[in-house]
Amino acid sequence: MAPRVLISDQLSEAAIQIFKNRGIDVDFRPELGKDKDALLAVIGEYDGLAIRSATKVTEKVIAAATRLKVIGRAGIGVDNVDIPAATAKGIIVMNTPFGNAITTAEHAIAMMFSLARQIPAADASTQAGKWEKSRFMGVEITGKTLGLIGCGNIGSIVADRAIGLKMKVLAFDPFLSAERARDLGVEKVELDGLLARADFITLHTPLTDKTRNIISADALMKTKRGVYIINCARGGLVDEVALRAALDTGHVAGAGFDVFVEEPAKENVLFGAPNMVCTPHLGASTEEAQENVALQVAEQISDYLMSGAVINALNMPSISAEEAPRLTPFVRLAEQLGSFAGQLTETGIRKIRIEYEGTIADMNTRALTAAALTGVLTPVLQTVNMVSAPVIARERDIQVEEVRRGQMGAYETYMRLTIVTDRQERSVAGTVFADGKPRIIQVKGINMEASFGPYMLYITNEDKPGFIGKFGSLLGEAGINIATFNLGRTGPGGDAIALLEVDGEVPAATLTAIESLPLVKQAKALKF
Ligand SMILES: NC(=O)C1=CN([C@@H]2O[C@H](COP(=O)(O)OP(=O)(O)OC[C@H]3O[C@@H](n4cnc5c(N)ncnc54)[C@H](O)[C@@H]3O)[C@@H](O)[C@H]2O)C=CC1
Ligand SMILES: O=C(O)CCC(=O)C(=O)O
Repeated sequence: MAPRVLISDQLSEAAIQIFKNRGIDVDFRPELGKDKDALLAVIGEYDGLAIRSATKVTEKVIAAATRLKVIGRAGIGVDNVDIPAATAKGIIVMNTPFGNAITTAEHAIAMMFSLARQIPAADASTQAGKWEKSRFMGVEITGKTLGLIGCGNIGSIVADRAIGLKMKVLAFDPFLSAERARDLGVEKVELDGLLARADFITLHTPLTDKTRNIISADALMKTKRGVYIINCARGGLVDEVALRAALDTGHVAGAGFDVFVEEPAKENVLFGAPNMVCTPHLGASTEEAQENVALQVAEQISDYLMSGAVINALNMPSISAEEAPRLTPFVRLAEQLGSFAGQLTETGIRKIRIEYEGTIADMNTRALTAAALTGVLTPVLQTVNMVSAPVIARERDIQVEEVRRGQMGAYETYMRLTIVTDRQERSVAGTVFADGKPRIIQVKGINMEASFGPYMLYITNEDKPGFIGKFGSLLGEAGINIATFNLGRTGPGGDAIALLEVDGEVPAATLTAIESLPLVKQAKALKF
């Protein structure tokens, strides 16, 4: 059955064609973004959801989304998606981090000119027939200092344009390296330095606990008299009440806001303030940007649903479309090794060590580790997947260690997974052969070679004569057909392992009977 995708926001229709071309059934129902009950009623029918900012993907929506595998935001901010809830449910959340960045940067620059020359008010006055030439004295931008709060994708484009306009650019961004600041031609400063020196301040950060009200009443007191403030990022970065007061006293000469604490902003304390310019969250609204983000999100969602490629995900390591097919057998190996070890582990896991050797060490080991953790946790938690497994491991205080070694041993690729519990350490290693099928090549340091099958039996015993005959007869009497039989041992008379693929589920009574055989230490039925 073809995967189904719902578009629940006003996305450029170019996206619909992409989904169709990729063999995906798509429903374009932008009205659902504003009707949460209607969305709740249908979300269970879809594998993918494409949104902009109107659709609120709450915990409730996610709980009802029983089939959903991916949420794609045609845009940057994902504050309308409950990412922890999606992650816990194994749903990938993607955005399109670059598609609307230029357009939004241009909106911030447009705001700067609108404020400097009071264009909206001058326009209204002129069209009202007033011709108030002396009322609208402006300021020149050339030579002025622009303070950027946040210098990521959009901030750095604003910096580039502002430098082109002959402005001096300061940037406050704790994550901006000195080298990047130098390359951009901006001066990296602390917040107080920016507040004290900037003629224009523009914000380009996400809204987080650290950035909420970053322009507070206190911060406003530290700014120059006559400063202009622009927010085209997120409502809540500026204390709206404090800004209104500062506009009323004239300390702030003007403010350009595209975003508000409450949206849609039908009323706001800033409305009507002197030299206040407002737009209704139009930062990303150009034909070019909307086409970009719609195409990107449709491609990304389709790639994931059709080939497993993960691009621009916020809660999962990326897997490019090129590497997805190459990675697939190794993802399966990682998951099956994890499942093997997980099914044999009965006590609390303290640590999982995953060693990658040979060519596998150069692959996307973050994705492979996520797959291995999925395998380990699935026997306990059924619904875990590559998205949720790393988070669940962290929540359960399971330490995850990744070791990569480039050199090759006997195998071109070698992956070993070790589970450490309070009682013991158990490891299992595997590889992928040229046929693309994963193989087990070592269990607890004992070499052997076995494929994974849907039903398997794992026996540990003493390596003494008599075990195999009795064991074979017992399975025969129980009507269990052996598909493959693999043996390994530490040495003559030492510890031995038997790993068998059988043609059906092994009943508990048969397992007990196997465990009662002489020389047998442990018998376990495994499922893959
Ligand atoms: N008005 C609109 O329609 C649009 C708004 N946006 C919003 O613009 C904002 C920026 O987007 P991008 O530049 O693409 O994001 P980005 O992630 O590339 O850049 C954000 C920057 O903020 C910095 N930052 C984080 N915490 C900070 C802090 N406490 N103080 C100073 N800097 C901090 C980060 O280091 C990063 O460099 C986002 O909130 C996004 O949602 C994006 C597109 C359209
Ligand atoms: O989709 C939109 O119009 C808003 C874009 C936006 O805010 C974002 O990409 O963060």
